[in-house]
Amino acid sequence: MEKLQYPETYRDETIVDNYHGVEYFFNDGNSLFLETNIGTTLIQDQYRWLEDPDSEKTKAFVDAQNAVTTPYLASCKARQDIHDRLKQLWDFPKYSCPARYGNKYYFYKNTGLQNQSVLYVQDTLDSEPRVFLDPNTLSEDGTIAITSSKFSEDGSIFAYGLSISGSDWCTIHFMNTETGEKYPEILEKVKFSPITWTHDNRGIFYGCYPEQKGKTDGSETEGNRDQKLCYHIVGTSQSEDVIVVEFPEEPLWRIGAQVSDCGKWLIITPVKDCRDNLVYFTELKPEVKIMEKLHLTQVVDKLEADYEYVTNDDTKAIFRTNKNAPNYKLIAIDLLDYKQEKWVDLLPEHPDNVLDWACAVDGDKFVACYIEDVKNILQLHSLTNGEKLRTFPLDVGTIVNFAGQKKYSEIFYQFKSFLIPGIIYKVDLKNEEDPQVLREIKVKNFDPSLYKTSQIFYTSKDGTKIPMFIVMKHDAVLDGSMPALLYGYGGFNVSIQPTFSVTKLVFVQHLNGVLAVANIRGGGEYGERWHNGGRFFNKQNVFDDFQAAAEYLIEKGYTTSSKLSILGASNGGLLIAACINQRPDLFGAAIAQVGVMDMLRFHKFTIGVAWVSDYGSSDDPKHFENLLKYSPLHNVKIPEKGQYPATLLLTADHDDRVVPLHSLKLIATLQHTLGKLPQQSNPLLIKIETKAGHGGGKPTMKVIEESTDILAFIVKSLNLEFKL
Ligand SMILES: O=C(NCC(=O)N1CCC[C@H]1C(=O)O)OCc1ccccc1
Repeated sequence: MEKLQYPETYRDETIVDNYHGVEYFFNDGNSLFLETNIGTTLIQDQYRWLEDPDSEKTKAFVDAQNAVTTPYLASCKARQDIHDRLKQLWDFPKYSCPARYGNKYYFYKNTGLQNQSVLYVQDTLDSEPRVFLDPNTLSEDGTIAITSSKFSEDGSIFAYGLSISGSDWCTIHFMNTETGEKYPEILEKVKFSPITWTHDNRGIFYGCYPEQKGKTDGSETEGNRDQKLCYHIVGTSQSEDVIVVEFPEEPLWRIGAQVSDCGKWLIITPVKDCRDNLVYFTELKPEVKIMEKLHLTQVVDKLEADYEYVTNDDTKAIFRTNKNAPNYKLIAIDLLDYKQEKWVDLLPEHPDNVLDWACAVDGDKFVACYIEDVKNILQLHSLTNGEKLRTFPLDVGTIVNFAGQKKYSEIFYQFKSFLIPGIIYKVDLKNEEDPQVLREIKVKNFDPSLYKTSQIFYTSKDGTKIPMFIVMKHDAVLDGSMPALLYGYGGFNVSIQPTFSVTKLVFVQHLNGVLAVANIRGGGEYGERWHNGGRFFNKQNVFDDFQAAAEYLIEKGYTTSSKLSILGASNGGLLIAACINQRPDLFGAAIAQVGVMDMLRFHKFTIGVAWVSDYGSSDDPKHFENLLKYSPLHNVKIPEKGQYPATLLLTADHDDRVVPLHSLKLIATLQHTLGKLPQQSNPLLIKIETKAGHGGGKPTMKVIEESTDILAFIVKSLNLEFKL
């Protein structure tokens, strides 16, 4: 294979940061950086100039990198077959659960290859659905997506957020559900925002940011400060909106808000980073127009746990919390007597299973969804005393979607797993009927019965047992000859549960591959303990767990290093990049999507500051030392023997969740450090997409293109045979 020529990239050797070092100035004007007790404090950042997305140099760098990567990916002989097969397998109808608003049912449907799913409405579950809102009509290329929405209490008005090119920014629009007529106003500067209606159906509470200098289209890197909670009356202009809650002394807070199920209270839940929030509330008197700041009563005044509003029974508010309950539980707080000693457990913490979510239904009940060894359990409980009333039978897999409300007795839930594309169940709680299959999603020309899913527990470096799902053909032979794709995430209390992934199934079917999903620490699979086990100074456990998963697959004959590809996105991209630095010998290929790669500077861009609750901040000396140990950008080094795996970084120009500079700086460093080494024959590449973001709302055509790139990269780099 010819050796790739990487673009020549400018290195600015003058950028040197002093972290926590002490700088002494002598009388001759010279200065001396003294090493402090935590070792080297001077860190160079030769690619700092890549942090400016708008400079001509950065744009030229992006074009030069794409000019190398695109031909490489196109040179994969199987590329067209991969693309056509992905498209063919993707082309199956996808549905959400139906949900009832007003006296109608609404559900999302994608016929298969539509760029965005379409919102349909029907008068009854059996009547002919009509298109209610089709986001595909909003842009030629499907890059405008509905990213949030809420119907008014009586279902008469639909409020929805639209985001462009995958940015976290959105604009809120209003539509009359009877006539389909749009209201004139558009709410701007909205990001990380709730949408919650007053029960008079007149308006919504939402979060917006003040004007800021420069662009706010998702291609900027500036952070956002001073979010306000505002109240908007439908049919008026945004300039008339009232700021009802703000915390000027906490510019980084994002203000969660929810009108209670009864409409009488507004629950405010400010959060600073990615865990632990406070709780305030205020009474909403229907006769009182909302004209000024709301008077808040504070119920929780310490940032030490998560509190998520579930429902309320008159003044008794129910929250899902991990306060003194790492596996989460439901508590009841009397809003008129809310001192902590008066809080009572409604659903006590389960010793093993994690309470993932709860939803009030049918007046005096709630549905609770647990995670037990990474699969979901769905139960019905009494809202008055928490007693379990019934368990809904489920296969091994995931509840990906639920629809139910306190005022209705019908509930819907959608089940998926690695080999089941979707089954939507309906239960009317009024009677003891068994769940009925409302819709069973079928995939054309794919036979799930040829494959099997298993869950194993392997031992990590420190002896911890880690669960891992494995999917492969029934007749697979464990002689090390199969290519494997190992996926992981490992952070932010996120649980990676079984889902139906066309890309991963094409890998299994057409490359005779093994799919492995490791539930490594840092996630929420076993509650706060698991999250904390992969956070702050325990972050290395995440990488150890993932490397141990690779070693398990090799040891048991599922694959060999040269046939092992690893894949991760965002925090999972950090995982991939850290692991190839630590064990370049262990993997054949590595794909890191929208990764967090500069652990010393992530908190300086967009919402990055919110991630310190998992990572810590380099502004703190102890965390600086810890971050420097695994930061991908700062740990690229020439392997003693061998080379780095074939590496593909993916990012996009409107990713304002994890800004592209992370991946740009890393690829420049990889190519500089390793690209010219004779032994480094594996490619070190990046692809930067345009009109795309972190992933949410990405149009189907772009998703298929990206999946084609990933599989083509693996096939080409590992020289695999793609068998149709
Ligand atoms: O930053 C995060 N979440 C963490 C996150 O997105 N992370 C954390 C690390 C990188 C990236 C990822 O893994 O996707 O969420 C911000 C947010 C979104 C919507 C509403 C409120 C707040």
